[in-house]
Formats: sequence, structure tokens, C-alpha cells
Amino acid sequence: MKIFSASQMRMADEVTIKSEKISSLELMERAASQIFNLLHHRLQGAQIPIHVFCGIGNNGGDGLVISRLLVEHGYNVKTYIVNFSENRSKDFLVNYDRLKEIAKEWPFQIKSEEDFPTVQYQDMVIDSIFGIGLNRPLVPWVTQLIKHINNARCFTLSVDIPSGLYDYKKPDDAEGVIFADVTVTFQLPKLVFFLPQTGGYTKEVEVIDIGLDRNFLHQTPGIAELINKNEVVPLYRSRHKYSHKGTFGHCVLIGGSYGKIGSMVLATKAALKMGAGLATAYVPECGYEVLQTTVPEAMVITDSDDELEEINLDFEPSAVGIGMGLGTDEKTIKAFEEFLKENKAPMVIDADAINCMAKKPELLEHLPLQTIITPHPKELERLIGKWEDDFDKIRKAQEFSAKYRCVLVVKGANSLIIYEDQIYINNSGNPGMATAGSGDVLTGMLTGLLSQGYDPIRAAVLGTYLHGSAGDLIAQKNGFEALIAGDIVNNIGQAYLELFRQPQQQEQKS
Ligand SMILES: NC(=O)C1=CN([C@@H]2O[C@H](COP(=O)(O)OP(=O)(O)OC[C@H]3O[C@@H](n4cnc5c(N)ncnc54)[C@H](O)[C@@H]3O)[C@@H](O)[C@H]2O)[C@@H](O)CC1
Ligand SMILES: Nc1ncnc2c1ncn2[C@@H]1O[C@H](COP(=O)(O)OP(=O)(O)O)[C@@H](O)[C@H]1O
Ligand SMILES: [K+]
Repeated sequence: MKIFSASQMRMADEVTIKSEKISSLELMERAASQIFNLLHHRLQGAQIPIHVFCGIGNNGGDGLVISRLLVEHGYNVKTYIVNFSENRSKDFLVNYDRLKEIAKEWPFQIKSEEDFPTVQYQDMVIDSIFGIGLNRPLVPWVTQLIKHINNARCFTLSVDIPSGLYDYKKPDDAEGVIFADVTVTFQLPKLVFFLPQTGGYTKEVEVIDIGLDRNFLHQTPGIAELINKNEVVPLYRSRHKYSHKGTFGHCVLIGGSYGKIGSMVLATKAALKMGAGLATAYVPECGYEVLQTTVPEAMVITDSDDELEEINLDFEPSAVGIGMGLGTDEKTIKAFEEFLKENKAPMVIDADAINCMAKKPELLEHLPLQTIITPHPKELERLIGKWEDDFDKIRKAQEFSAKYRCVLVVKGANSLIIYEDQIYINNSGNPGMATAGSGDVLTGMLTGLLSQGYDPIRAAVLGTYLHGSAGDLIAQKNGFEALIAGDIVNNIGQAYLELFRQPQQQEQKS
């Protein structure tokens, strides 16, 4: 699913108004009445106090429409205008009058802290103060109002985006943003919902189709692509009956040091489970027995005793995954550099191999085109430096990717796959995956896909999705806490099958 910027959303709005020959007012009515329908469906007329806080722009206009429909249907509604400016939008004003006609009284004006209404825990709030039009800091009393609403801790529904969130930078005051239980957003999800600094402002996101112009939505490249099952199914390559193990490549996993051989076990198993034809683990001598015992399907080549000092392969690998438990000893960095100069196979670079590159940036010059690098945030910082906020992080990651022509998988709750100006946001996975070794599994999985000939961007997107999806399958059965990295490997097969499972409804019919 595409993600648009605020200005692209505005353009989609305008194009729809022209192509459908409707007014912006009608579009507002259509959008807001869908939110009302959603509420009405859930509340079924329940008489809980509903506080609708409206700004003075079109987001406020949406709130006024919702209020009017709630009043018409006999709900217990109080409407407030958060009067931070006299510059009211045209459609706001029309709906302001329409609400008065139905409710028989003007909404209550909030102009300062003295006007704040009491909001109780058992009430409900509709947050329609700011939408995607927020473009400057809030006046202090509006920030206070937002904090006042948050303090009630009552069920809060934000219209389009939690008020106080910009769609292009982090909020000025981390507490001055509505904490929403649900955000009902128009047509397409917004980037802020998936970034670590801003994703936490809403527990749930519901995207509603307000019928914006299909051609425009289809033809306009988004600023990012949200990756769910629908997006990855077309990336999967099925197997031919007469294929043999050579068809799926012989990959090599390189890494391990004394006490960190487990990372290599996880990665090697993961590469095989993803479908690599053959896998070799290249480890220090101390890892030999461990690997031969725990992954009998893999071959093992060993180097000196406790850490790698040389990387000499006696075959041409189809893909390389390097870095798990590798260490950053000078000798190892040297070995890695020599290897990079020789190697032509597609690569995944993780963990200590990233740290080696951060220590010696010249290594980056030797990467094969579209090498996948999989940093967690700390490793990313070592590569691209500190960032102002998540938006700045993305820009810096894009610049880094363009400079070295590499694919970055920025790991986290919604891992970002970045290649030059392309951004993919993975939407599978769960907090149970915040556990030792889950990144090693990802590296093995991506290497397994490269080994089978998937191109690096596809491999990064499909592999990251399947990794999260395997984690989700475990969490459904065992919960978050008991999830360990080895379980992710064991659920790779189920994650593949899940790609082609029909939705529940169809299962019940058959
Ligand atoms: N296709 C769509 O996206 C649709 C959007 N609609 C609504 O329109 C909203 C966008 O509306 P607007 O562009 O009017 O913007 P908002 O209602 O989000 O912003 C309010 C207004 O306040 C001004 N402003 C921004 N920051 C301010 C600040 N800190 N202090 C004071 N004033 C500030 C802005 O210039 C803007 O005019 C969306 O979020 C959505 O709710 C819907 O009505 C219909 C369809
Ligand atoms: N809260 C979370 N939600 C979803 N996925 C997560 C979460 N925390 C971690 N992960 C995933 O788990 C993996 C952790 O990788 P990493 O930090 O390298 O761990 P390790 O070094 O222990 O292997 C990444 O793929 C990341 O996206
Ligand atoms: K809002």
C-alpha cells in the first residue's frame, strides 16, 4: 500500500474534486460520515458523553460533520471549537452553521486554559484539532489542552492523524500530541504511524477508503510503500518440478567467534530453511563441532582457532551472508577487506561486519552493487552518524544508500528497507522478536533468498516480511515473552505457506 505525503494527499483531494465534479464540502461529508458510521456501528446508540474537539481547518470541519451526525442520531455530544486562529476554512464554516441548525446551539469556544472542559475517564474524545495541515508549533494553551485531554485517559479517536503530529518531522513537544486509541485515517496510511518516534501516538490505525481518484492514486509514486502480504505475494518465485539443489545456489555464511557460534547456527539454518540449495558455514575452528552437530545439512569450513583471520573459499558462492558473531579484531577486518576485494557474489552484511565497515569506511568502496546491509539503530548510527529525528534518519540513510548503491534494512518494529529514493516499510513482526539472535536469523533468511537468485531489493522486502510473519505465527501460539530466535527459523515454512492461505471467511465457506 502506498504512503503519500500531505501535499500529495491534498493533490489527490483536488484531482478527485475535479474528476468526480463534486465539491470539497461533499468530499468532507463523505469522509467524515464514514467515521461516523464506524462509531455508530460500535456504539449502537450508547449514551456515553462524547467530546468532539474541532480545530478551525478541514480536520476541524470533519469533526463538525461527525458531531452533527452524532447529534442527529441522538448521541450525548459536546462540541468544542479549539479557537487557535480566526482563519477558519471555508468548509469548516459551512459545517459550523450546519451543526448549529441541528444542535440548536453554537459549539463551545475554547480560547484559553480557563475554557478547558472536564473530560472523565469513562467519556470518549473525538480529536479533530489538527490534521495533516499542521505546519508550525502550537500556541502554548493548545499544547496544554492536548495534555489535558491525554490526562483523562479516556477512549480517544483521532481523525486522520493524532493532533500535534507533523507529517514531516518529529513533534515539538513529545507530550503535546494526542495519544489516540484509534486513528481513522483517510485513504492511505501516513508515514508517521510507522516510525519509532511517532508510531506510539496511536495504538491502532484504521484506513478508510473515501473514494479518492483511482487513477491518481495508481499513477502517483508514493513517498513509501507499506509492505503487507499483498505486496509480497507477487515477489515469491515458485519452484519448477525439474529443479535441483544447484538451481537454488550454494551460499556461504561467514562469522562466529569463541562464545558466539550460536549466531552462525541460526543464520545457517535460516538460509537453508529459506530454500538455499546448499549452505556452507565459514567459522573459526572452535565452531566446527557445534555446526556439524546442530546443522547437519550444512557444510563447514574452518579457519584459525577462535576468530577469523582469513576468508578463503574453495568454491564460488551464489550469495554471502557475513558478520554474525564475527568480532572486530584487526585481523578479522583485514580478512574481511581481502575477501571484499575478491568477492563478486551478492552479499548481506550484518552485525560486526557493519562495525568493521564503520571502523574502516574504505571497505564500503568494495561492495558489490546492491549489497544488503542490515543495521539495527546503533549500527546504523555508526554508518551514517547521528540524526535529528526519524525523518532525518531516512534522508541520511537514503543518501548513504545512493552513495554506496547499497540496500539498507534499518531494523526495528517496522523495519525500513531503503534503496536510494525508494522506501519500503515492513508491517509484519512483533515485540516478541526483540530477542537475542533474531537479527542473525534475518541475515540467514536474506542470504537464502539471494542464493536462489532473488534480486537484492526483492530479497530484502520479501525476507524481512517473512521474518516478521514467522515471528507473528509464534506470537499467536506462544505469546511474546517465550519467543526465541530459533523459533523464527522453525516457522519459516509456515510463514511461506501463510503467504498463500486464503482469508478465514473463505475457509469457513468450504
Ligand atoms: N483527501 C483528504 O485528505 C481529505 C482531508 N480532509 C481533512 O483535511 C485535513 C487537512 O486540512 P487542512 O489542510 O485544513 O489542515 P488542518 O485542519 O490539519 O490544519 C489546520 C489549519 O491550521 C493551520 N495551522 C497549522 N499549524 C498550525 C498551528 N500550529 N497553529 C495554528 N494554526 C495552524 C493550517 O495552516 C491549516 O489551515 C485532513 O487531515 C483531513 O482531516 C477531509 O476533510 C476530506 C478529505
Ligand atoms: N518490537 C519489534 N517489533 C518487530 N520486530 C522487531 C522488534 N524488535 C526487534 N525486531 C526485529 O528483530 C530483529 C532484531 O535484530 P538485531 O537487533 O540485530 O538482533 P540480534 O543482534 O540479537 O540478532 C530485527 O529484524 C528487528 O526488526
Ligand atoms: K486529528
